[in-house]
Amino acid sequence: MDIVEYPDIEMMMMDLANKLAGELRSALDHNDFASIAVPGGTTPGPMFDSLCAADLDWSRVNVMLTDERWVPETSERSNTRLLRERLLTDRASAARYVPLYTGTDTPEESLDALEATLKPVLPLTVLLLGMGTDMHTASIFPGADRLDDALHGHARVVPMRAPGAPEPRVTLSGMVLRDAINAHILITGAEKREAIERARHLSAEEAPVSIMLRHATIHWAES
Ligand SMILES: O=C(O)[C@H](O)[C@@H](O)[C@H](O)[C@H](O)COP(=O)(O)O
Repeated sequence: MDIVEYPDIEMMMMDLANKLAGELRSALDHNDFASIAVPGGTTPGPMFDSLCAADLDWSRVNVMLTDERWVPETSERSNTRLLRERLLTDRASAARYVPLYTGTDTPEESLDALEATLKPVLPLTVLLLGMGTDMHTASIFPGADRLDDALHGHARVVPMRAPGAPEPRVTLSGMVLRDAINAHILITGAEKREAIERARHLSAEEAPVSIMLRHATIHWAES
């Protein structure tokens, strides 16, 4: 496992933002467009605060979430809302946002449209993942109804209902996550560090994050 340990969370967020910006910049040197997917949740906000100011040609960057809760942007639970407030601002307001929530009653009704939207913006140039203490990543949860499809199927996007998730979700699939050119996992605190170490010895069904442990650099600070 490739783990980078930082002296504190603040330093980690700034260093990581520089690293991701550098990966986007080098991709834009050789390609017309680059794509970045980032998690929602409570951890990445401070990293977004730095990344949004990065000096790069954001007008050629597609920004998306690794997973979204099936709620409108007016909800406090909306990851899109977090992105608009913390990432799609400053220089990054020039980026093209690729939403995973479409407003239909259920995610199932939007799957064909989402597959079509995602196809041209993949593979991801940069993937940043979060992780829960139950070892879920994106919205690929242990015990989820479509866990097998998300881990082993060929869809780019999978709807997901899980005991650990209060609302229906939609998530990028394991196939899309594994195909990312640069992959990172951002975690904080002793509990998540212990969980990610444990994930190495568990199956993908028990610890979905384990599918990324060979591909991703893990960034960790205790506090
Ligand atoms: O929408 C979400 O909840 C996420 O994208 C999810 O995968 C998140 O990264 C983890 O649950 C960690 O969440 P915290 O950062 O809040 O611990």
